[in-house]
Amino acid sequence: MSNDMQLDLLADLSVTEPDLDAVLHQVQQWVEVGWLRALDRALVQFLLDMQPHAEPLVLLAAALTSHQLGHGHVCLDLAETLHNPDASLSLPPEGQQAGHDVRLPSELLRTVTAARWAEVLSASSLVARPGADQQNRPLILQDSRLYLRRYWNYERQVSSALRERLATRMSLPDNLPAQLDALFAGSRQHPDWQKLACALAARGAFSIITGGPGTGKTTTVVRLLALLQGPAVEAGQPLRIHLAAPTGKAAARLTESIGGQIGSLQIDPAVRDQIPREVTTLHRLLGSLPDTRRFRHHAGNPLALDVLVVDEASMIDLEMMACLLDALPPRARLILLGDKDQLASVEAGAVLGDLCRDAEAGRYSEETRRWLEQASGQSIAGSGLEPGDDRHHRLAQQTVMLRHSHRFGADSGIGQLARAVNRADPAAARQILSDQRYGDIRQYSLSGERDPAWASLLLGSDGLPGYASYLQQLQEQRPSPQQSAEDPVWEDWARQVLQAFDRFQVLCALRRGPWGVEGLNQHIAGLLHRRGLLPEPSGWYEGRPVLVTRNDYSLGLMNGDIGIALRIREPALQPGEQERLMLRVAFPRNDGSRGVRFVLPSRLTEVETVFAMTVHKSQGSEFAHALLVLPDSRSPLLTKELVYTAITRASAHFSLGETRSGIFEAAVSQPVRRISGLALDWAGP
Ligand SMILES: Nc1ncnc2c1ncn2[C@@H]1O[C@H](COP(=O)(O)OP(=O)(O)OP(=O)(O)O)[C@@H](O)[C@H]1O
Repeated sequence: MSNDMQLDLLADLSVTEPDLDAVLHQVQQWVEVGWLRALDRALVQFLLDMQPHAEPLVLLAAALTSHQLGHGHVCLDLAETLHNPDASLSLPPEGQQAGHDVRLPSELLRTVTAARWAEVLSASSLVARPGADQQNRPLILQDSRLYLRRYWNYERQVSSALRERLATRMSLPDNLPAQLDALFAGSRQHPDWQKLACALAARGAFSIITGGPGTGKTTTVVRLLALLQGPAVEAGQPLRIHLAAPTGKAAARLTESIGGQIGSLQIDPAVRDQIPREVTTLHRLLGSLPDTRRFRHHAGNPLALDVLVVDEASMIDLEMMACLLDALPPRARLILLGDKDQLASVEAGAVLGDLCRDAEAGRYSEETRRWLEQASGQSIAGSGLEPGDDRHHRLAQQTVMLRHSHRFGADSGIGQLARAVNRADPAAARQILSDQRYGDIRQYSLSGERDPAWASLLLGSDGLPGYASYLQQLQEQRPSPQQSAEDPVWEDWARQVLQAFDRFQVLCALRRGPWGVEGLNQHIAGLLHRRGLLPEPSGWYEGRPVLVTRNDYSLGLMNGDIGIALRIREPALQPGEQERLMLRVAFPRNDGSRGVRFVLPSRLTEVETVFAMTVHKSQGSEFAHALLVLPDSRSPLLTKELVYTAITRASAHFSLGETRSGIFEAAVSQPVRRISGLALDWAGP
């Protein structure tokens, strides 16, 4: 093409909107280069089938709305998208560069204004306006936000269910102040936020208890359950209490911590016996139906319970929240526990973050403040809260943020670092990392994969656990091959190896590139193989740790479960046959029984090696030593929430591995953005 022709074309592009051919071609090309999903293109085709004369800008908006869902955004915000199209749409995607032959969204949208886009969408028969009787239209435009109808419905359902629950007052024990005093006797915090949280959660059908790691969310909820169960047991009608978490791993962790907390509670044993210790996943609780998005429990077949506690609520996505609220009986209490500052779920929506907008400031109305002070016998004046009112801060009246970490005090580097990152203060975070006084945090500058410091960090050094220890455990504790398959030594061995593996985890931000999951997994397996710790560096080999990436109900495995391949003795299938050593993948049962199940590797189709794991996948887990490796280039995925979540996965040691200077600072300065209408529904004036 001559220069003149190119100039003509550019001039043309600057004044005209993309036509149908341009949009369809673009969507097709973006799918081919992996920028959009086939699913996004299928939506365009579906809309074209419904309306063959659909406006190109409507089809483009629909494809981008669907694309945004894949990035956790519930809707497409037209104005925000046009303000900075490539960044808002995260295109080109992670690990890809803009190529000469692939057009960027900013080029395609150059001539489009938000007003014009909204005008075209409003005029389309594919787009409904909220409140209008246009049930058959697949897209909804609310203000500047375009939704697929299903997600708009989820937002409406969540908001209206919460409004109803917030208006419901539950009956309280007669002598609430005395009971709270007894349950929180010996408290040294003033005010004691745990006591206040317990009081608020007792009075309503919905409440949120948020707080960072070790702030006592579990401790508080166990006391709350004792408070609620006491009078019910006395009346001979114990409450049906259920505990749940979004993933199997999170459920297993809560099972463990709640067991200890209940055991140490000084209450009537008859009441203690009626507090459950078992935690289920939300999918199990609601009853997943195979091959559908629906659940066995819904408004027509509600859950049979009086109290539901959901831990790690930051991992609940919008669709799950809508389904959960739908399945709850109206007069059941729902208590969400979680850390609002953590990364949200991978799926669309950042429900806990959206609902906790006022948690930091408090925003209690005069009435709530008086009620809290009277119930708890404590003054909350002077605790730095901002005033609020019931009309504009409805949700805040049932939300408490726990502010004191009992696990990470002033002398804890992990606690200090997490707080500095949360404040988006990179200079303070760097200072803490460099401060030799903190023995629980370290920073490493990694020059490349061949850096000896990198290898010793991965294997374990300076008293910090690495991957060598679980492999040594695997070799040294291996039962004799003569031990019968029925002997519990095989299960004991597998449990020890799994527990040893759990002590260390490499976390990373990205999937692609040498410092993403894929590159790191290959590199670490290669290193362990070269050191004689693994028999093979790829395929199925003994010692391979794997992460389940999709729920598999037939195998009883949940997304996020971690197993390790081990050669164990298998029972003979037929009489007279010899028992043999076979490679099986050992998974913890995650039901509090400390049992192990063994699965044939060939049955595991949705697993990946997990020497390295994305921070997203690590939510709900905790490791004695967590090592966060940052990549050598900036990415929109590197946010302060991601760094905060990684730091708070560490229970004893946190290490930061940097491959280029400045990336950590850039990440800590960048907050996550999730577009949704839920936050606006609950935002103050
Ligand atoms: N009021 C308190 N006084 C003393 N110790 C406390 C108090 N509350 C909690 N703890 C202790 O602090 C630790 C963390 O408490 P808990 O497990 O309840 O926190 P959490 O917020 O649920 O933690 P996470 O979600 O990070 O696991 C526990 O060892 C617990 O016994």
